Order: sequence, then C-alpha cells, then structure tokens
Amino acid sequence: MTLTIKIPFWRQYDTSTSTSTSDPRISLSLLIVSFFVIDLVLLLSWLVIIYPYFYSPHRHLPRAKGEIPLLGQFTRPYVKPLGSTYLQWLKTIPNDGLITYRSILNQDRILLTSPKAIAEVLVSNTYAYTKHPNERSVIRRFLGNGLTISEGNEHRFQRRILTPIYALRNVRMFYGTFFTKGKELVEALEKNALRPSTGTRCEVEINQWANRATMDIIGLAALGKEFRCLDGAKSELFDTYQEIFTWAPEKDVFMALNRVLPRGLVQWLPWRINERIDITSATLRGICRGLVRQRISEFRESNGKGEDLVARMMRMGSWDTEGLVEQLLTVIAAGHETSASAFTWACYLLAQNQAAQDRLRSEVMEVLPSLSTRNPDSDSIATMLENLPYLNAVCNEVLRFIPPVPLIRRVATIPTTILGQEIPVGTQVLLCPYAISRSPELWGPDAGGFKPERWISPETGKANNDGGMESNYANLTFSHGPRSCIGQGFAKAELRTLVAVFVARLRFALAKPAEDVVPVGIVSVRPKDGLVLRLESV
Ligand code: HEM
Repeated sequence: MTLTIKIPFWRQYDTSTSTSTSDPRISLSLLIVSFFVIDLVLLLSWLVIIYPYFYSPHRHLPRAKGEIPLLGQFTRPYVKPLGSTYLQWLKTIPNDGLITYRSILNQDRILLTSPKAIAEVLVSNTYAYTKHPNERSVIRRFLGNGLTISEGNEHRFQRRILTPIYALRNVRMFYGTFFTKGKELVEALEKNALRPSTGTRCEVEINQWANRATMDIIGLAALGKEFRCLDGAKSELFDTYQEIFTWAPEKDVFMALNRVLPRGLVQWLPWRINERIDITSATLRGICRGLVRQRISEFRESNGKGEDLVARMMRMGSWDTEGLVEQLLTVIAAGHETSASAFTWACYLLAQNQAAQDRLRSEVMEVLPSLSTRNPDSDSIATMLENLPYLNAVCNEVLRFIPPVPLIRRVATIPTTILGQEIPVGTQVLLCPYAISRSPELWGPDAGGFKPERWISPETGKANNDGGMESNYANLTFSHGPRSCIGQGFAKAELRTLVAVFVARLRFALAKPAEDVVPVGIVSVRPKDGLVLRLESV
C-alpha cells in the first residue's frame, strides 16, 4: 500500500521539509505562477516605463510638466473650471498645435491647440476617431442609443437622415415656442418670486428655472407635447434628468475611472452610482416609450401630420418604435441641459456687466414694445431677433466665453497622424472648447474678457459670425464637421429668444460674489450650487 501525502503549497518555502520540491504537481504550479508574474511585470514595465519613455512617438512633443510617478497628470484636468488646466498649458507651453501629457500609468494624451490640428481631427479625418468607448457605454444608458452615441456607418446614416430635420428653415418654426416659453418663464418668476404688488427685489436660483423652460421647449419641439415644467407640475422626466445631470464629486471619479479602466469593469462594481444609472435609465426609457407610442397613434390618426421632430422622423420611416425611443432620449437630453446652461451663463455674465445688460435691454425694447400683446408668429419673431446686432453679439460671446460643453474627447481607432505626427491606435485626443475660446493667440490679448463688441463689425455696425477671429476652428462651442452639434441652429435661436424676453422684463444682479460661482458638470457645465440672481421688474 502506498501512502500519498499532499504537501500544501506554502510548505515548499519551508526549507526544513526536504520532500516539498520533489512533487511534480507543485513544481508545475510554481512554474505557471512564476511565468504569470514575470509576464505581468514585463508587460507593466513595457506599458508604464519602456514604451512611454523610450518608444512612444509622442515622447519628443512639447509636454506638460509636474507629473506624479504612475499617476501622471491624472487629476489635473479635473481642476475646476473644467478646461482651466488645458488653458494654462496652452498659454505657457510653446507648441506647434500639439501638447502631450501623461495620465494614469503613463498613458499618453494629446491636447490639440491649433485650428489646423482641430480641423484634421474633427473634419478631414473624423472617422479615424470615435468618442471614448467606455464613456459611450455609460452615457448610452441615459442619453439613448441615438446620434450622439452611434459611430462609423451607423452615424453617417443617422446624420444624413436627421440633418434636414434640424435645418434652419425648420428651426425658424420654433421661434413662437421659444417666445411663449420665455414669457412663461418670466411670469413664473414674477408669480413665484417677485412680490406681485410692488415687483420689488427678490433672490432666485435661475438654473433650475432655465432647465424647466428648456425642458418645456424640447417637449413641444420634439413631440408637440406640453411638459408643463414651468407650471411647477410634478414631472418624473424632469426630476430624473435633474438627478442625472446634477454634478457630484463622486460622479467625476466614476467617469474618470471608466475612462482608464478596462471597459465594463467600473459598471460592474457594486457602486451606488451604477444602481442609480440602471434605475434612472429604465425610468427614462419607460417614460419615453409611452410618449413615443402616444405620438405614433396621434400621428396615424392625423394621417401623418405634425412639425415636431419625432413626427418628422416618423415621416422618414427609418426607425421602429424602439429606434424612435432612443432618438427621443437623445434629443431631450442633448437638447435641454446644454441650452439651460447657456442661458444660465448668459444671466451670469450680464448680471456682472450692468452696462451690457442695459444696452441689450434698450435694443430689445425697441422691437418688443409690449410683451403682453398677442404672440407674434414665428417668422416675425425670427426676423426681428436675428437682426439685432447687440443681442446676437451677447449670445455669441456668452457661448464663446463659457462654452456649455468645455471638453470633447476622441480615441484613435486606426493608426493615423495629426499635423504629420504619428498617432497610434488607442491614443486619447483632447479638444477643449474652454481653452481654445480663451486662447490669446487665437482671440487676441482680450480673450480672457467678456466683450460682446468683438461680434459686431465696426464698419457696418452689424453682427458678424466670426468674432473677428481668423479661423472658424478657433471656436469649438458646437464642435465642427460631421460630429458637430446638429442642434446648434436650434440652440442659438432658443438662447437668443430667451435672453431677449428675460432682459426686456427683468433687471438682475448676482446675489453672491462672481468668483463663488464655479462651473461643474457631467456633460455640460452649470454653476455648482446654482446661480442665485437678485431680480426686479423693469
Ligand atoms: C448651447 C447649447 C448646445 C451646445 C453648447 C451644444 C454642444 C454640442 C457639442 C460640443 C457637440 C459635440 C460633442 C462631441 O463631439 O463629443 C454636440 C453634439 C450634439 N448635439 Fe449639441 N449642443 C447644444 C444644444 C443642442 C440642442 C438644442 C440639440 C438638439 C435639439 C443638440 C443635439 C446634439 C446632438 C444630437 C449631438 C450629436 C451630433 C453627432 O454626433 O452627430 N444640441 N453638441
């Protein structure tokens, strides 16, 4: 009879046990583990030290200083306001259009600083890049599997179908809606905040009201449906989006980890954010499914009538019910939060610039003598407002000075080049509207100041579309090329109208020091803790 004694793994280190290394099973396990450990060490050495320092094609590019070992500059781009670190680098690091820095585990990042580099990535070579895949898989859950998320041929297809729907001639039809909702916003503030008899001063957090107004607008524009958020009606749709878009430091950490760890890992963790994303995205899909079904049946009953975005999509016939639900999620999310931010920043900047506010008010009052009369039609509002030089200059300057989307990220999916510089697959490329808009090289020495006059031609006294800059690519607020903001005509018209109506009826100042208002955000930036204005009737 043979007696087999199994020796535990740890006993092999026990030098007093002479039999421990003689078992072939133990030697094999040890060998496999050793190979694994050695491979891991070699791989990490290659990825973290040898490749970045000795082989990366970016190692000779101008580089941001002050890396922390292994962490690189990982945390610095998150310094608030978002984009301020990139602006500092852009101003202080001499470069020819590209700056590089290392992020966590020394992964290379490329920051684009010149119009030529931006044009290559966004226009001439746009499909060599995608949005960050991990970020897309998070955002898809609440932004819908629509235009913002799609890539490659799927994106080309959707963009071709949707572009005519957002054409300027169609946007002009919504001016009546923008105008009515602007008036309702002012009336709601008068009713809820200003003391009606005297119209005396009061303090109001405006970003929340702006979100209500833009949510109502997108309800009418996308579906022809009244959401009634300005009426103060309880809206699960509104509350859910507020939960998603309200910034918290934990959400920054969540998104940052998603960007650097393998796909799906962070979303698999038992983290409360994951649970909330699952719940909120299921709620949004449920609500949007109900809205789409209702719209489909109304559409059928009216024999295909309707000028809203979903009715137009139905006429195109390219999507089934679930496809329309995803498109609707995209339109509502992309179309209301960014616009509310833009309006909020307009209030912030005009509240600090009383002279600009007064000048704007007198220009607007000349064409809107009485807001209490019957609503004029969309075409006349459009013609009236599009031709006001100072109104358009103020809106353009607000969008330049505080771009609601301060950062755009791309990842190279094929080996490519920018300005002749090799860009390997997987390289993350950063475009920073905030930094580009404030670059003294592109916008001149007064780039860091709010100056609507730059958008008015001194020769003609009319608004110009370039703010005096030499290249279109010096303004990234709506991005450029095939992936630029498809709703930019809509957004500009909406902002123009809301600002005009607001300024005509209310005088406003900041209730807190300007430097206490910090832009923070998940997709677009809104003021942390809101923007409190001191209002009074005009
Ligand atoms: C002031 C308001 C707005 C700003 C600053 C803004 C900005 C942007 C930016 C920078 C992008 C490109 C993002 C990227 O490439 O990563 C974008 C894309 C997009 N925006 Fe806007 N946006 C605004 C309003 C709107 C509105 C009102 C709508 C719809 C009604 C809209 C719909 C979209 C869509 C669908 C895309 C994706 C386009 C594509 O990938 O082809 N946006 N927006």
